Formats: sequence, structure tokens, C-alpha cells
Amino acid sequence: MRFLKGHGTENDFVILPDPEGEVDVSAALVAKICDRRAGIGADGVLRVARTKHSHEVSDQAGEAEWFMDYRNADGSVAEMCGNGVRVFARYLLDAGLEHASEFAIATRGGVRRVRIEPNGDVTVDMGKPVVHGESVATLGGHEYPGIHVDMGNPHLACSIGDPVAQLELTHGPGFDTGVFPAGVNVELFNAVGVSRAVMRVYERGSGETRSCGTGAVATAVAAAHLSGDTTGTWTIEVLGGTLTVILDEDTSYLSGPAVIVASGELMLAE
Ligand SMILES: N[C@@H](CCC[C@H](N)C(=O)O)C(=O)O
Repeated sequence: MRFLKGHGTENDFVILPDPEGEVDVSAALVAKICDRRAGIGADGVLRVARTKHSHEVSDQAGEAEWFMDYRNADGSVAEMCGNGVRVFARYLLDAGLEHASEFAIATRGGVRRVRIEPNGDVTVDMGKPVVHGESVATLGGHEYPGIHVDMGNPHLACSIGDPVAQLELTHGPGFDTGVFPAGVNVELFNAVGVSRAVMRVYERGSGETRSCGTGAVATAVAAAHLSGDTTGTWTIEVLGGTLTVILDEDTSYLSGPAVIVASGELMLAE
């Protein structure tokens, strides 16, 4: 099977083109592909299928020709991936499967519209973040209060005070399984300067990653909340680069680089 490799601020993905929706991507195969020593290595897999051939999202076929079937590195399925959808858009353009500077992509979290900026960055309309209230993450004997934000997928974004560079994130933070029965992506951040935050993230199903698009928006929401705001433009620094988040009354936007770096033939099988 053909594959490509791409990343958005070093949140990296293996892309599997499957236009007719014929490939059964098992959790075991995804985990093998994402293995950084025995596989290609990635934070997740993006299967590229025509929406009309994808029963999970076929109701979105009128709006979006292509479905981003996103899988975490452990093979689990997630509703949305903000960096993934930006890399997916870059692939569709490079492959000549989309031609316009704006188009829509189907996801389990609903249709997402993307725009290619003049400098090549990819912006995605992430929809309106839903704030559910407060919860707590625990890490290294510390309790970090945070905000529960639904971006299609679940997030707990915590302002931590301590420098994020010193966090030990080889193991995931603890969280309230009553609030997050399906697990949660945990962002640990510090607001620095005006409308700017430094963030690290431990992703559900993938562990610590160098960036998370939905997590960057959740962090902007939580950081804005701390200053009593619900709108504004935020710069979110992650280990793999810089993302821009715009929060407005009705929706949110995520912008940043998205590139394809390799292609090849996959020899792995289940
Ligand atoms: N890295 C992604 C989020 C991927 C899904 C997440 N791990 C989950 O399980 O919800 C992003 O850029 O948003």
C-alpha cells in the first residue's frame, strides 16, 4: 500500500490513500505503522477515503468529497485532529485531489472548512469550542485545575504556573474518569505576555506529542477564560513550532504550517 508522511508543527502523521474506501485499517496495523522503531513512526494515521464510500460520515458527502479517517498511534479512533486536518488538506492539494484555495473535509466531528493561505499555511475552521466547566489534572504530585473544552474531541487545558519545560510527561497526567469516561487530551500551559501561551500536551492514544491543533484551541480558550475573555487572537507555542488561534463569537480558527515530507510503499501487514 502506498503511504505518505507529513506533519503540522511536528505533530506527524502517516497518510494512507484509500479513495474507494477498500482498506480495513485495523488498530493493530495502525499501531505497527506508528511504532517509531519497528514501523514508520507517527502520532497518528490519516486514511484518505471518499466521503460517499465511508458509511460513518456519508451524511457529509454533499459538503465534503474527502473523509479524514483519523486514528491515534495506539490504533484508537478519535473524532477530530486539528493538525491532522491541516496536513490532510495539504495532501489533497499536492495530490491534485482538490484545486481550490478553500474546501471542506469530512471528519467524525463534523465538516471542517480549510483555507490555504498565500504563505502556504493551512487554516481550518475548528467550530465553536464548547466549555463544560472545570476539572483537575494530576502530575508528579501536583494538582492542576483546568477547563474542560470539547473540540469535537475532549480536552482538559490547565494553566500550571510551573515552567512547562520542566514537566515530566513520559506518563500521562491523571484525570477524573467520571468526567472523561472516554479519556482526554491534557494540555499544560503558561500564559506568557499578551495573548500568547506556551503549551505541552499529552494526547489520548498517542502520548506526549510535539503539537496538537485541537489542544492549541482548547488552550487558547482556557487562557482567554483566565483573563475574562472569550474572543481574541492567540499565539500558541508548542514543542514543534507555533500555531495561531482565532476565537470569535461563533467559531474558532487554527493556522500554521502543514507539509508532506516523504512517500513510499508500505510493507507492513497485520
Ligand atoms: N493531534 C490532534 C488530536 C488527535 C486526537 C486526540 N489524540 C484524541 O484522541 O482526541 C490535533 O492536532 O488536534
